[in-house]
Order: sequence, then structure tokens, then C-alpha cells
Amino acid sequence: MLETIKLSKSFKGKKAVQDVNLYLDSGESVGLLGPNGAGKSTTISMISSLIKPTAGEIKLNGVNIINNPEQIRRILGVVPQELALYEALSAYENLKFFGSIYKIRGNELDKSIQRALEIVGLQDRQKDLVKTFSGGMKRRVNIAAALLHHPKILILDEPTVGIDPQSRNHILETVRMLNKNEGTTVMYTSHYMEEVEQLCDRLYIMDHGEIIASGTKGELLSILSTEDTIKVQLSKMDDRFVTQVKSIEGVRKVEAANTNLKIIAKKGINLVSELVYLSEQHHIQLINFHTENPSLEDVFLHLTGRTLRD
Ligand SMILES: Nc1ncnc2c1ncn2[C@@H]1O[C@H](COP(=O)(O)OP(=O)(O)OP(=O)(O)O)[C@@H](O)[C@H]1O
Repeated sequence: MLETIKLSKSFKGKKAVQDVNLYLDSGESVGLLGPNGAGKSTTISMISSLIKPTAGEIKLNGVNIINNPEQIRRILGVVPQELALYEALSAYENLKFFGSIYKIRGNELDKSIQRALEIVGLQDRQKDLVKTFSGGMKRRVNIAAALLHHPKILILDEPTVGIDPQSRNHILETVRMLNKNEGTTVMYTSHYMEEVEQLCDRLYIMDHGEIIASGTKGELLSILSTEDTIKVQLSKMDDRFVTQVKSIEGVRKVEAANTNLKIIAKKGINLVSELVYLSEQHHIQLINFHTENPSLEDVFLHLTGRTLRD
């Protein structure tokens, strides 16, 4: 349905997005995951025709639409990261304004607004001024605005950043419902691994402007099929101990937080005896020790050497 080929963008010579190839099939829910500054918003802005790529193509059903953005605007709903609402107007009035941008008018506009408000669960607050809304409710109005023209594809740019858990769950539920029940194709960017795990059939992992991995959750996890993730709780933390753990043969990464260690190591190495030996030397007790199934966070750590929120 939608495809980017070697999509790239530089700002004043600095590369923000480079050679991004991704596709979106009809009815899919696809996640774009990456830390701050990875290039997610820039990629989405190019797909939404808000900014022009420096190079590359964006194809809608096989046709390059970079110089013909009207085609994609008709079928695309975009929920940007920044809120774009008039605080002094009611939710209904805000949506009326957005509807006029899409050139929807009269009875049809009213029906579209009521449907969108129902989807985001704000029908009973439609007459209230936006300035009385919580951050999460404002974001839900933003989502409603993107739904007014019944888009086939919905792109959401980190829609749950900085909002209360209740609104967050509401938004996740709304996106899931639109995708599963209404057949809306979804592209969802986030740096919350658990959100894309819950919502998305397929993922792209982005870092420093490039796609560094893609696939279903299972496919991405299989990248780590040669590694174990071991969590250890210590009686106290000691930097010299951590340094020595890092140097054990087969240990690939060690993360320390408070008195806990997360160790990623080659499958099959005898880590227990090494840890027991080192902990005795440093007068540290091993309080707890268990091997975990790897998560997508671990895949990201493996690929980049950093955690998603570094
Ligand atoms: N208008 C701009 N002018 C200059 N540099 C920009 C502009 N927009 C983005 N960048 C740079 O491009 C890179 C990618 O930014 P982008 O906002 O796309 O990342 P992101 O993955 O969406 O991060 P975030 O989660 O923080 O929004 C960053 O280094 C950013 O500073």
C-alpha cells in the first residue's frame, strides 16, 4: 500500500534520516521504534508530506507521490507529537475547525465529529473548553481531529508521551480498535517498547536516522537466539566487581542499576561459577539469580549497545 525507498532527509547538511526503506500493507499495524532523535518524526513528516525528502521515493500503491501529495493527504490521518489545539475553544469547535481544513461541511461534518469523539471517548465533554482538559484528553482530541476524514492509514507520533496512565490505556485501546475492528492501517512511533509490542504486528527499529532491524516480534527476538539474559541481585554494588563481570569470557553486555545487574551473555557459558567466585572475592552476596527470556529491549541493547531511553 505505502512504501518508502531510500528515503533521506538532511537539515543543513546534517543527516536526520538516511536510506529508509519501509512498507505498510493494508490493515497492518506497524511500529517505528527508536530513541529520541532517531529520526522517527522526520520519517513520518516526509510520509505525511509535511516536509520534502532530500532524496528517495514514497510510493502509494506503486506511484511516487512526493510531487503529488494530495493523493496521500486524502487517505492519511496524522496525529503529530505537538498538540495543535485552540485552548479557548471547545472540543467540538476545535474539531469543526479541523473539519473545515479537510473541506468537510454541514451535516456530514457534524456526523464525522460525533463519530470521532465517540471513538476517543469524549462525546460527553465536547462542549467543554480545551483549556479545562488534561494532557491526555487534549491528545485524544488531537486523535479525533485526525479521524474526521475517515483515513485509511493512521500515523501516530508518540501519542502517549507525558500523559496519565488512564488516558494512555484509552489511546492504546482506541488505536487497537481502529486497527482490528475498522481495518485502519496503523503506523505507530514510540520509544516505549511495551506499547509497540502490544499494538503492532511488525516493527522497524530506528537509530541515528537508519532502520537497523525489522520484522515481527518473533523474528526480532530470534536475533538473540544465541544469547541469555541473566538478572542478578547483589547485597551491594561495587564498580570493580562490575568491571570484572564485564570481562568474563562470553559476557557481551552488563547493565548495573542500584544493586541489580542485567547480564547478556553467550548461551551455554558457565556464568554461575564465575559470578560466585568474583562475588566472594569482593565480599558481595548473590541474593537472587535468574535467566530471563530476552525482550525487544534486549534486542535494541544488542544492536546499539544502548537502552532505548539512554
Ligand atoms: N527542523 C529541523 N531542523 C534541524 N534538525 C532537525 C529538524 N528536525 C529534526 N532534526 C534533527 O533530526 C534528527 C532526528 O529527529 P527526529 O525528531 O526525527 O527524531 P525522533 O526519532 O522523532 O525523536 P523524538 O522522539 O525526540 O521526536 C535529530 O538529530 C534532530 O535534532
